[in-house]
Amino acid sequence: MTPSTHARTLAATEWGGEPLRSAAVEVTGLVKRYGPTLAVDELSFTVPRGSVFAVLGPNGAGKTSTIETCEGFRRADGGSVRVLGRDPVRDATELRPRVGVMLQAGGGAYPGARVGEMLRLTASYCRNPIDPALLLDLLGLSDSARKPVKRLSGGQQQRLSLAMAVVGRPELVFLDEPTAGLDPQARHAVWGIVEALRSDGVTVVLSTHHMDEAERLADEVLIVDAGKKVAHGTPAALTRGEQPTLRFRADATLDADALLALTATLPAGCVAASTGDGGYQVTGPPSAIGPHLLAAVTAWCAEKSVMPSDLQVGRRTLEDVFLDLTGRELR
Ligand SMILES: Nc1ncnc2c1ncn2[C@@H]1O[C@H](COP(=O)(O)OP(=O)(O)OP(=O)(O)O)[C@@H](O)[C@H]1O
Repeated sequence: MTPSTHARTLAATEWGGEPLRSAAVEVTGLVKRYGPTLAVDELSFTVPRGSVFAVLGPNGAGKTSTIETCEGFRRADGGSVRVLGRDPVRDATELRPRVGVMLQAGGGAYPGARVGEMLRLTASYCRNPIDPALLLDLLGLSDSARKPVKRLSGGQQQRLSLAMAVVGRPELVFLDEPTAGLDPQARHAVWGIVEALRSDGVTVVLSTHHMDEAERLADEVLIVDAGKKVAHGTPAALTRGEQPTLRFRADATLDADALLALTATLPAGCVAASTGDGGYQVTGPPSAIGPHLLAAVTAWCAEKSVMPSDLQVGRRTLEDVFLDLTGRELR
């Protein structure tokens, strides 16, 4: 099934929800500590209702701590969190049927239960659940419906966990790395579910390490690093960049001298540099990034017997923005 078919199929199930009022999630000056570790450092953001909101950040940036505080599983050490206008810890009972939670690496299902039973059981606690058989079908789990949960692969358990998070038609869903470790087919199925949720007015807060996923799904992206906000905006605004760029890869390493020599052949104001990941980029005034620049780069490569590949002119990707803001070194 394609994502748009997912959207139509789930929308046809009349997800519903009460009239939209306050933001879905309001986090103000959130602080979360574990002993001496400051995991979240005065983080503030607002998630509009009906939007898909992606939280990005390097390992240990504080994404899970933030999301689990919003889910009511952890208490804030400072600041405030409001979820659907309520306190996620104090008002947990009221929020439970309104908020779906998919934990990191799946989880939440009884290992001995069968897949279909588990989802039907979860659905039985909900007032107006989605048909469990439909969800199993959308997530490619129909053939595993009679299998015990513990016999599922990691990716299948994750998909079951997503099904359990959404079966009750929540108004808001938290998905912590929903596609980590999934194969491409399963990733697309999950994206289809997220798109279906959005088209039905459900708010989705997800964390991910896949920049393409955030760029494709999210209405807004929050980038955190060391517990602090480093960027927030729509993917389009974050990637707009002030300077257009020409990027390419090469079948030979271009050292500093080679890049200087290349720069000398380029239109005025253009500079060639390494991007640090085996690729190269040429930046310059917008008027210079055009056919003459492309011709100059390929002519220089031809003269030096260097084969350029992946040559593209355009805006930065979300991955470029992420690496620029959070650094390229491993932590
Ligand atoms: N239960 C805990 N006890 C002690 N320290 C913790 C605990 N949970 C998280 N931390 C620490 O808090 C910081 C933030 O962790 P968190 O799991 O929120 O980051 P994350 O952005 O979700 O990381 P990842 O992308 O690796 O999942 C890290 O330094 C981590 O080691």
